[in-house]
Formats: sequence, C-alpha cells, structure tokens
Amino acid sequence: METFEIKTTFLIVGGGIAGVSCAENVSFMCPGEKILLITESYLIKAVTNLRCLGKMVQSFEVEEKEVKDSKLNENVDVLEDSVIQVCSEEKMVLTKSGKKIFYSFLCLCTGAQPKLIQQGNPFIFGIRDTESVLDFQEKVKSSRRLVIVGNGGIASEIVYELGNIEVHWVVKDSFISSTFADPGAAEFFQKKLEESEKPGKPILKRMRYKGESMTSGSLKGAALGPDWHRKIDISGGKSKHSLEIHYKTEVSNIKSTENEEYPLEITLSNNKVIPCDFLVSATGVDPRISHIPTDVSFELGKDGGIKVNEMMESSVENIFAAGDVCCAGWDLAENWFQMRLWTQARQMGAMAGRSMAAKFKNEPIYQDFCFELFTHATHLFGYQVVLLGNFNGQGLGQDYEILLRYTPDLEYIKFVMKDGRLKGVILIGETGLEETCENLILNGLDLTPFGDDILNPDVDIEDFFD
Ligand SMILES: Cc1cc2nc3c(=O)[nH]c(=O)nc-3n(C[C@H](O)[C@H](O)[C@H](O)COP(=O)(O)OP(=O)(O)OC[C@H]3O[C@@H](n4cnc5c(N)ncnc54)[C@H](O)[C@@H]3O)c2cc1C
Ligand SMILES: NC(=O)C1=CN([C@@H]2O[C@H](COP(=O)(O)OP(=O)(O)OC[C@H]3O[C@@H](n4cnc5c(N)ncnc54)[C@H](OP(=O)(O)O)[C@@H]3O)[C@@H](O)[C@H]2O)C=CC1
Repeated sequence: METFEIKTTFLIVGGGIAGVSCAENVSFMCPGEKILLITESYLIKAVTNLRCLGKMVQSFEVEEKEVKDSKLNENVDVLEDSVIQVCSEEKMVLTKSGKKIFYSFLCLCTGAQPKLIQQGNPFIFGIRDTESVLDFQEKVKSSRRLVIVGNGGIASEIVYELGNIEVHWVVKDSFISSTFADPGAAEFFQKKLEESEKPGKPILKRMRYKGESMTSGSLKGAALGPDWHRKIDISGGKSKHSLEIHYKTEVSNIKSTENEEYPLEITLSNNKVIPCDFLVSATGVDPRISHIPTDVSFELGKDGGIKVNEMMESSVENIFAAGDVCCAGWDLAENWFQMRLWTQARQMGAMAGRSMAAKFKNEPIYQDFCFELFTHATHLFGYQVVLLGNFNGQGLGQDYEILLRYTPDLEYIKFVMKDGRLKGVILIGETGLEETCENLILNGLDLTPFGDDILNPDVDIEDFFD
C-alpha cells in the first residue's frame, strides 16, 4: 500500500456532532488555518432547526450529509478514512488507507458504541447509527416477538414506536424510563403506551448500504440522535401488537435454539422463559477508543472515556477529546453532570474547538457557561420533555424536597428543592416554564417565602421571576 503524508494544523477525528461542531468552531476562530476532519462513516452530522426553549435549553433536528458532498467551511476538508493509530510523540496519526497525517492539535471525537448484554450473538442487536436502525426495521418486519432490555432512552423510544409485534420489555426498575423520569413521570407516560394510534411517518431513505452487521464492534456511523424514530416506521407485519413490561427483572440466560418458530430463548431473573425472534440490547454505551492504539496511554475516567479537563484537553499533550468518547474530569458545577447526549456532544465539541484555537493563538480562554447547568430537551412517548439541573435529585443525597404539579394527559412538572432553592426540574408537556426554571436554578433564589404556591396553577410564576 502506498503511504503518503498530509500536514494540517488541526486534525479532528469523527463525523458525529462533536467532531462537526469542533471543526466549525476552530474554523470560525482560525479561518486561515488548515483543518482536516476525518471520519470512517460516509455520513456526517449537522444541526438544523435550532429552537431556543430558554436561554440555555435548546431543541434541534439533525441532518446527515454524505462526506463526498461535504465542505463544512472553506478551510475544513473532510476525508472518509479510519484512524488506526495515534503516534503522539511524532504528532501524527496513521489511517487505514495508509496516510500519515501530521497535526499540531488533534481532537478525538470517536463517539461510543452499544454495550450489549452479550457480544457476537446474531440475534442480539444494538442500535446506534442509521444503518443499524434500518437493519432493525427489516428485522421487525419479519418477526413476531421481540425482547427489549434496558430502561433508558433507546428502549423508551422503541417501545413507544413499535407496532404489530409482540413486545416484552425487561426493566431492572419498578418503573419505566428510569434514566430520564421518576416513578410519577413514568405513570404519566404509561397511558401513551396504551394508545394504538400513532402519527404517520415519512420514509427514511437508505443512502448507501455497506452490508455491515449491527452487532457490537462493527458500527461505524455516527449516533442517530434526536427524533430518529419519528422518521422511520418500525412496524412488524406478522403479529397483533402487544406489550408486556417485566418490572424489576433482568436477563439471566440467553440460549439459541433449533426451534423453527423462535431462534432465541430468554430466561429472566424471575425464571420466566420467553422464546423470541431477537433481542434488542438498549443497555447503554461504552466510549469508543480502544480501536485506536496510542503510543502514550490516555488517562481514562471511571466510565472508560478519555479523561478531559475543562478545556477538553486529555492527559496527552496537544490531544483533545469531546463528545461520547470523553469523560468530564474537571470539578463539575453543582447543577451539571455528564450524560452522553447530543447537546453535550455538541457543546463539548465546540469547547474543544475554541480551546484548540486559543492554544494555537496563545490566547486566554474560559470554560463555556453551558457547563453550569445540565439541560436536555427531548420527546418521549409523544411529549416534549425538558430536564434541567439535578432533575432526579442527582448528587443531593436524601435531603431534598419534591414539589409536583400533575395534570393527566397535559403536563407533569417536578421541582427538586434543597434548602428552599430550586436544584432541578422535570417539565413534561408544553409548560412554557423552561426559561423561568433556568433562571431560578442559576440565580439560587430562596423560594421559601412562596411555599407550595410556587407550583400553584393560579399563580403565574413567570411574572415573579423573569
Ligand atoms: C438511537 C439513538 C438515539 C439518540 N437520541 C438522542 C436524543 O434524542 N437526544 C440526545 O440528546 N441524544 C440522543 N442520543 C445520543 C447522541 O446521539 C450522542 O450522545 C451523540 O450523537 C454523540 O456524538 P459524538 O459526535 O460524540 O459521537 P458519534 O455520533 O458516535 O460520532 C462518532 C464519529 O466518529 C467516527 N469514528 C470513530 N472511530 C473512528 C476512527 N478510528 N477513524 C475515523 N472516524 C472514526 C464515527 O464514524 C462517527 O462519525 C441518541 C443516541 C442513539 C444511539
Ligand atoms: N431521547 C434521548 O435523549 C435519547 C438519548 N439516548 C442516548 O443514547 C445512548 C444510548 O441509549 P441507551 O442504550 O438507551 O442507554 P441509557 O444509558 O439511556 O440506558 C441504559 C439502560 O440500560 C440499563 N442497563 C444497563 N445494563 C443493563 C443490563 N445488563 N441489564 C439490564 N439493564 C441494563 C441501565 O440501567 P442502569 O442505569 O440502572 O444501569 C439503563 O436503564 C445514551 O447515551 C442515551 O442517553 C438514546 C435514545 C434517546
């Protein structure tokens, strides 16, 4: 294989939202410098239809572009290739196609991969990128019964969207959607699961198919991100729809069978046996870094991600990391914590871009204000869901109060209060309270004088605090 060399000031690895936002920010700050974005997926991500729900909380849609058609900015080149080694001493990476790319600053935005409950089983699927979801769609069409394991974002979305198939949802907790909700919110959502009518959907086009399997280790594309399920019909055709939720249960055994009817047999911790066509393991992600050997090892965070400081710098000189691959290793603000989400990948990518540019120009830089408050806007079970701060009392110990306002089918509002101050919020439905709540958390205003009236529907709290 012929080797040739490329030199660039900034090299960014990954065409997901972290890599793209990093490249855009470096480009903005260093318009005259050479920037190269290298990605092994043929699609790169971009944000469209950005909508500000408050000062900090935003919702947006995701657009995919083919690499061959992409020119992010004038000075950003995009290359479809895989980085197979990092040589930090030489400030160089090697690629699969044999290129040696020399950099001044490198940012790794290589994402994460599904953490499957069992590796290498062709009947156990993870969902990450467009191709894996299209394969999942095909599989559902020809199946009658599936088991979904996990109680987070992917499981909640799939369970709601599936039609015409017998679904068994296995959750460790006593309520659904535990990563984003509490038992009250779960009850609020529950009704939506019983509705059979779902809005019609446009068809998602398969742009290019490389025949990759969707089991772990071979996923190359960037993560799907917000509202992917609204664009794709995941209906079976072989069975009447039903949903059984197995609470406080885990999978204790998985057996492939010779049975012509169902190729997989799942045994649950309550000894129940479920024969099925396949299993979706929606059981979280692992940062994707081990596929790139590095001459000097990175310091890793407790979740296996590349540990970064508040400037998104890793422990290896001139190498930065952002998005799902990294682990926030700085002293976190009181109301912020890391969750592997689009917003955070985008914010971290932007921070890494600005930080690399500042280092290059020898200019001072401060951490972005967005890391002061956890914000997440999403849609679950047909509702808008906004999460702010320590929305489930994360890090507050046992010593906090909860105020609730709950109108079935309309809204669910939860305030997490400590020492009279608002620390976190769950807003489900169109509440219009996003900005007010952001202000209340960030200002740390003592709300004790308002007592429970703070959530009284006859009191317009926006007027008080905006
Ligand atoms: C099904 C699904 C639904 C989701 N829904 C939401 C949601 O509604 N809201 C939300 O906030 N978050 C959601 N997320 C999470 C969100 O999508 C991720 O947190 C975010 O996209 C991570 O972005 P990233 O750029 O860090 O990583 P990724 O998007 O995974 O991108 C990694 C990139 O690195 C490239 N790469 C990896 N290794 C190499 C290499 N060696 N050489 C070259 N390129 C390489 C890959 O090809 C890819 O382009 C969802 C995730 C999934 C899987
Ligand atoms: N709307 C949104 O914002 C969405 C966001 N995403 C993001 O995409 C990524 C992948 O989503 P997802 O896979 O759902 O990951 P999540 O981290 O959201 O959820 C994983 C779930 O699986 C459970 N789990 C982990 N291991 C096991 C096991 N061995 N057996 C049973 N349950 C297990 C976890 O429980 P426990 O926590 O107790 O370990 C948790 O309930 C995440 O970063 C997620 O935040 C995905 C879809 C939608």
